Amino acid sequence: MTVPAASFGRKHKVTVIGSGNWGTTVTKLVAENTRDHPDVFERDVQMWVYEENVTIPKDSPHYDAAIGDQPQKLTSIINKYHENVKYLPNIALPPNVIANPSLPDAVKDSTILIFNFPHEFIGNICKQMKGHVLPYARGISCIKGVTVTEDNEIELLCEYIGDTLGIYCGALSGANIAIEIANEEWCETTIAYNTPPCDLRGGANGNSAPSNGADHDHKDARGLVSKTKLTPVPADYPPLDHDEFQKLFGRPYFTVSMVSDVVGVSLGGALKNIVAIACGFVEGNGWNNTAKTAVMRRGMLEIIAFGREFFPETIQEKTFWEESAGWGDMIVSCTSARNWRYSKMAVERGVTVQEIERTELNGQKLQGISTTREVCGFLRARGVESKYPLFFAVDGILDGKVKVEDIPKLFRK
Ligand SMILES: NC(=O)c1ccc[n+]([C@@H]2O[C@H](COP(=O)([O-])OP(=O)(O)OC[C@H]3O[C@@H](n4cnc5c(N)ncnc54)[C@H](O)[C@@H]3O)[C@@H](O)[C@H]2O)c1
Ligand SMILES: O=P(O)(O)OC[C@H](O)CO
Repeated sequence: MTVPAASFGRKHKVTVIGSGNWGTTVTKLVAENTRDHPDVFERDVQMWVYEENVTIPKDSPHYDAAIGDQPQKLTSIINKYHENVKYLPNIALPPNVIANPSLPDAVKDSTILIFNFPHEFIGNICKQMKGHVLPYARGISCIKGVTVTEDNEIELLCEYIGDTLGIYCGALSGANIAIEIANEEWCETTIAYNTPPCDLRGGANGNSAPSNGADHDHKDARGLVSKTKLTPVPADYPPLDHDEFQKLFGRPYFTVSMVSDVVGVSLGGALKNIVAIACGFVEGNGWNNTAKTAVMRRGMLEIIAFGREFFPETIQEKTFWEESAGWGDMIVSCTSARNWRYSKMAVERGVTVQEIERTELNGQKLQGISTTREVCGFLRARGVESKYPLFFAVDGILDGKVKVEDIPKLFRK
């Protein structure tokens, strides 16, 4: 029998780590849900902000003539005006979003950690969090990217987070353009979460008490017993399973599909950014939708090949066809997202994408650049370049060693 959430002594406290364009958008929707589900979640949502000084522009309703152009702390601006004027301007945030510049303080006592920042910062951020998170905290990574370890192994970001912090972490990814969701236009997403066996209370959705004590085994993304032992979520909290993540992320304008394929969801989100850059290059070169479609199709084949080659035990290929985290994300990323838009601009202006990232994005990041570098470095070390011609074309163009016009040659039989 399912025990009503209200009968548990404690509630889940939620922290979002990251406050960029998507980080702030996800904080907004999660805070709407903690407000609407007071039986399960504490109302306030902590949002860790990488602190910076920001000048409020004159045309902003929050411009204060007495302060003028004097820079102010971004956290103070968010907490005073309930708006992230730098990374998500003109979107009202619920007042229960609390911006916090201290990472240890923001994650203190939180049972749910939502990771949402550009992937290149993951090492430093996890290092700062280590020793400050609850042993029974659970994570969801909304970050699109992968890491390559020092011994040149590929690691999913949710695996990296889980191993570094000693917790279980799932992944959220989909065809999601932050500003559209912040404006509450409808879209879908996919969350992959394999509820650890120690958190299952008397079966998949029953709420009887979990087994106590630490050192519980669970399987990693490769289907192997993880080297991280888990502490179960204590019995005086509501259980943390698919239903609770639906409550935390689902909104009338944000449809959530819960799945178990962390590999497919993570790789789809990370690798499509390489393909989006390729599409931007092709379109910037003056070619049209037929060329772009060829790039998208070949890109998806390389993503699937990558999954088959490096995660053969656990990949569920239907994710790429059926989920928002698969073809859905590929289509939106290659037609309207930042990696596509700004790589197209780079070719049109005859400058590098890195230059465009510096001059046009006001601090936002193009994840496709670093993902291409990491993935191609990893593949090169294994001598399998010929299996991934599109990924390497993007790598070569980023280096200035390949021309966009050369892409078709790479596929000639
Ligand atoms: N923006 C979108 O539409 C969107 C949608 C879905 C997924 N994503 C993914 O979500 C993740 C986060 O993207 P975003 O759009 O929130 O970020 P963003 O592109 O807006 O990046 C800016 C963020 O990086 C932070 N930052 C800068 N320097 C830093 C440092 N040294 N250490 C830590 N943080 C630093 C800034 O404070 C800011 O919060 C990415 O992996 C992205 O691919 C983005
Ligand atoms: O704007 P991008 O290129 O970072 O992509 C945003 C999302 O990943 C699209 O689903």
